[in-house]
Amino acid sequence: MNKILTLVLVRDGKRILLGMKKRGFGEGRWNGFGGKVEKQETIIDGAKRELREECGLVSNILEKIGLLKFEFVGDPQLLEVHVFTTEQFTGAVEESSEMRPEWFDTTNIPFDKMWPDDKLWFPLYLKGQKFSGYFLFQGHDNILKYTLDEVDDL
Ligand SMILES: Nc1nc(NC2CC2)cc(N2CCN(C3COC3)CC2)n1
Repeated sequence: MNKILTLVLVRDGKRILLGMKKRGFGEGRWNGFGGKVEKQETIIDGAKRELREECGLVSNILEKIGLLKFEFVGDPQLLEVHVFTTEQFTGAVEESSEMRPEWFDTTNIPFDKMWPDDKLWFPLYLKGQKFSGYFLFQGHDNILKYTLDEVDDL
């Protein structure tokens, strides 16, 4: 069974809010906000919870924009990341134990300090295109192969 994870990208016009992961999976990389989905919650509620826990922002309007599946050589556990975006949120951005948030201009996204798949699907996200992808990783830095498609619905 795939491990279900969430990823929320917060936009404010030309800016995007990313967080520097301070520990755990993805430590040392900028990313959107997200985590595991608990048994008793829906995927979208899990995404909203992680957003609030990780950066203090509250959003009731998350738009599903992508589905990313990840396999790692030698690891039977597949990751299934449900990607959301929001431009409507309240609250003040605050650092958490997990994430140090920072606003970036969408023309200056720090791909060299993000997961290697991001540079492949972010351009689709930035042009408002929904996407579905599969990536085979060797370790955490090397994509052996991938498929990435623009989709009309998720
Ligand atoms: N942008 C991006 N790329 C990924 N690539 C795969 C790793 C190769 C995974 C990923 N997420 C998986 C981890 N998840 C939370 C669980 O702790 C943080 C955030 C989203 N986010």
